[in-house]
Amino acid sequence: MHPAEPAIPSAQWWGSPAAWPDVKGWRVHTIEDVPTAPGALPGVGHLHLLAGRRLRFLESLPGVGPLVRIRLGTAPVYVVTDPVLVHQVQSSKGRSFGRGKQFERMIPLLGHGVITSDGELYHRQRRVIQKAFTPAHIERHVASIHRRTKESCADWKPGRPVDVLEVMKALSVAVTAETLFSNRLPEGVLAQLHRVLPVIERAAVERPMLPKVVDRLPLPYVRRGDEAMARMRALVDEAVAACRERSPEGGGDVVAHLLAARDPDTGRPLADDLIRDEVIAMLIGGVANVPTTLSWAWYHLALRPGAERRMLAEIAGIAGTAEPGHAVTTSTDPRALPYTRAVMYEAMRLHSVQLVTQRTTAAVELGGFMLPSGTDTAYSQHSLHTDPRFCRRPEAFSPERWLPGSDWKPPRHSFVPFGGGRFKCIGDNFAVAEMMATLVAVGGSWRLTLRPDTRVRTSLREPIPGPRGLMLVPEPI
Ligand code: HEM
Repeated sequence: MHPAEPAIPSAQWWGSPAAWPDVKGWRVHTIEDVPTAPGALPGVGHLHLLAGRRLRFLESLPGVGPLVRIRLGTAPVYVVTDPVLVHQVQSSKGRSFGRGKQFERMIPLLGHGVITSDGELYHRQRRVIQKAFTPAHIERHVASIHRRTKESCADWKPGRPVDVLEVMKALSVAVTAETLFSNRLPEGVLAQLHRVLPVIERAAVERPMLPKVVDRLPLPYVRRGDEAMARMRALVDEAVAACRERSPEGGGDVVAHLLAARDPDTGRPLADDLIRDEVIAMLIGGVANVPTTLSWAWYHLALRPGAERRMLAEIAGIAGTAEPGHAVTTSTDPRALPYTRAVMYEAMRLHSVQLVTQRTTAAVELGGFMLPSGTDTAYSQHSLHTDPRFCRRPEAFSPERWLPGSDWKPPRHSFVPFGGGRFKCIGDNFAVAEMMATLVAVGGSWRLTLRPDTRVRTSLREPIPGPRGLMLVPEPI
């Protein structure tokens, strides 16, 4: 599936627990009975596989069992590979799971925003931020995403290659900043955010896999992450102060809601530190996954001219009416542009978040195994979405599988690009509208082709592995 990575043999196929007889009345196995993934080394565990062949390794885990022990150094993590069990973790058994290792390890870096917090604080934060993601708010932003995308492609020169991931990242920073601050951002802040965000994103993906002691080592990699984070805090403080001064009520953006929020017990406004952490959480969440997904979409389209033609023809069908209002209806209406939407879903299926962790907060039975309180668990959207049990030729980019009339439907709970349950991505609907608006805006004027000598590598620095070295050549339509 990832040509650069050699295959990892899987151990054994256990069958889906959904097909097992009811485990009640059976001996429930203890956590010691959970099979360990092959390839662990003493003291290192599976870290060498996670470092070098991460995607292959994650793809091999369903072959070991519905619940698989991996080791990060000596620390065990139990990876849930069956979609029915993943759904139980998120829903019926969700009360017995809290945030896990990954999020806890992000706290020193990102603070206590909605990405890392849990419990009562988390619910309050989520309620406040959710107010900025209503359909009406999303619609308002779509027109501006469409306009911004058109502007950022305006200086493309036919035949001159562009680094698509970089363009998509710059766009996403601008779009996310607008959802947070409307147009109250001080001069220059946007460009600086664009510079520091990739460094922080990389640290947020890689540090949780490494032992805590790494954070205190005098390594250039650690120093760069810490410096970028310090810079980010200063930038966000400056931006929030500017919002307070200019118009605290904003335009119903996230910062306006945070400034207006009151502690239900004390009636006091939120502490400045918490507002800053919240804004950082939203920035990280907002820019992490949209650019990689869109860049992969353009890459696959360039490799499959038939799919590209079909999508561009669909977009051309609405391009005559280029007024912003039209961009809104086509990007937020789930019935509009079915092929373009299928391209987006297929890019999300093939390129998804690598791993999301949880930790049990009480003893809980999962898949016939009893997990004690405090057990670290995880699941991989990437491995669910590319599992050959649920998807024929999972490695193929085939938007057609998402079209009405296709004989394929993802089995229940097996397609969860935004996660699920109480920690589900808060920006899911926004992300879909943003990606649709961007595809429509670029595809209305340009086709992007791949030079034959282009070598694209899958980089693991982003939560959704990104395409490194992807230079595409724009040709006007
Ligand atoms: C392709 C686009 C995106 C994908 C695939 C994606 C995926 C995810 C996933 C898998 C999670 C973790 C869910 C869990 O812990 O179970 C998450 C959380 C989150 N995402 Fe997204 N996301 C996307 C876009 C966005 C956007 C555009 C925003 C903001 C504007 C955003 C903000 C967040 C936040 C704040 C969280 C933490 C939510 C919480 O724990 O309550 N995401 N996202």
